[in-house]
Amino acid sequence: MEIKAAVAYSPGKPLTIETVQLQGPQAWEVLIEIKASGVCHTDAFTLSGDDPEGLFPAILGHEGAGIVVEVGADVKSLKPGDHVIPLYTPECRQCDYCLSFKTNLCQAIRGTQGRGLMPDGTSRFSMGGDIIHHYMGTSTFANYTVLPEIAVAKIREDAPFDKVCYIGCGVTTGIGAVIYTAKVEPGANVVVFGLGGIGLNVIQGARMVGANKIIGVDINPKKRALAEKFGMTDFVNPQEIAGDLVPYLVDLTKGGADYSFECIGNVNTMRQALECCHKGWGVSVIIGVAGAGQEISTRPFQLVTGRVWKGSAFGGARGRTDVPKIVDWYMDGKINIDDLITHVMPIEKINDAFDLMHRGDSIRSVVTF
Ligand SMILES: NC(=O)C1=CN([C@@H]2O[C@H](COP(=O)(O)OP(=O)(O)OC[C@H]3O[C@@H](n4cnc5c(N)ncnc54)[C@H](O)[C@@H]3O)[C@@H](O)[C@H]2O)C=CC1
Ligand SMILES: N[C@@H](CCC(=O)N[C@@H](CSC=O)C(=O)NCC(=O)O)C(=O)O
Ligand SMILES: [Zn+2]
Ligand SMILES: [Zn+2]
Repeated sequence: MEIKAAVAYSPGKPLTIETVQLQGPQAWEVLIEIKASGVCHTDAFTLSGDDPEGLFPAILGHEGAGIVVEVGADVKSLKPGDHVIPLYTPECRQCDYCLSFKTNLCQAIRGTQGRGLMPDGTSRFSMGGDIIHHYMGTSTFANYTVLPEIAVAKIREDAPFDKVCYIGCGVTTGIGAVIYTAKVEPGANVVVFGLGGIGLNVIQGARMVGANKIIGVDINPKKRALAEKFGMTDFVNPQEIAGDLVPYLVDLTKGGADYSFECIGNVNTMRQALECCHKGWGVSVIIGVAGAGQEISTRPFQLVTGRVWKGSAFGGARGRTDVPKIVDWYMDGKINIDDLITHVMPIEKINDAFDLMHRGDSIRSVVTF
């Protein structure tokens, strides 16, 4: 079938709206009509050329919501008409990773997904006979896409697509890092580096679990007001304080953060996030994605003296199990998504979403079809 998609032809170039050929779902796959998709910083990261796994041409996008249109042979858990959120972290419930219950990083299809292909090693997208790569297994910047059944979360039908698409990455990543990865306890002091689409969800997760101080760190003062609305108790602009940031944060938390979260993707702030943690027990969670060739460093003494460095992908959430619950939290008014979606635009205007992000003028832009 012919579909409409925003194609990334080469690094650093704007996306182009094209008519693309999409092959129907094979066994264990489903065809989804995408109704809305958020634009995450990771899409911009890959488009920039900094992603070691970045492939071109590709259809980017990994924060979508839509409706199942057709299912391939042997699909058991989904049927046409189901409302769904595509998952860049699948949940097969059979691989060693899924069965360990120690991680959400299902590896059932990770190899082909990282090569921009479906599990059978081919692409469903093409133009003029040339293949277009899938991206993160989801490719939601298209009005139709194909996914493996194990990478699709079924959600309730009354949830609005243009809001819950954000649960496909940003909301789950931020709130999940607090509750699934760090397991922040009531009364904890938390420092959040980067108050964008991820960091604000870390803040709302920290408020949900009853954190004490929730300190936000950002160089963009325009982020302050919304962060306060979501639960930030203290704002720190590193460019406005006298002296170094780490001792400043250690003083503010009276000894160091119980938990810190890096939501920027900068290896220097990753170090600061670790080193502002409390001696003996502070846990720092890296969420931000750093570019090819970047490495983190600290004095090993920081770890010897009890600070812990962790990472979190998709908030540690098991997508098919946890995403429908997070949709329920939104529908029950327990989490706020509406105020974080600052811009909505048709897919034809998708390059505006990247411009707004780079200027620091949006939290989340959502494209609709
Ligand atoms: N681990 C995971 O599963 C996921 C990781 N990510 C990554 O998380 C990071 C954040 O993504 P978004 O929130 O969508 O990005 P964003 O662009 O909305 O927010 C980034 C924020 O960091 C601030 N910032 C930039 N440099 C700074 C500095 N030196 N000091 C303090 N603040 C600074 C910006 O002003 C902005 O408010 C990205 O690296 C993204 O790739 C995103 C989704 C999932
Ligand atoms: N491909 C990159 C790393 C990109 C990355 O870390 N992706 C995150 C999700 S970011 C979402 O917005 C993730 O889930 N990683 C786990 C995984 O298995 O990809 C690189 O090669 O550095
Ligand atoms: Zn994302
Ligand atoms: Zn698995």
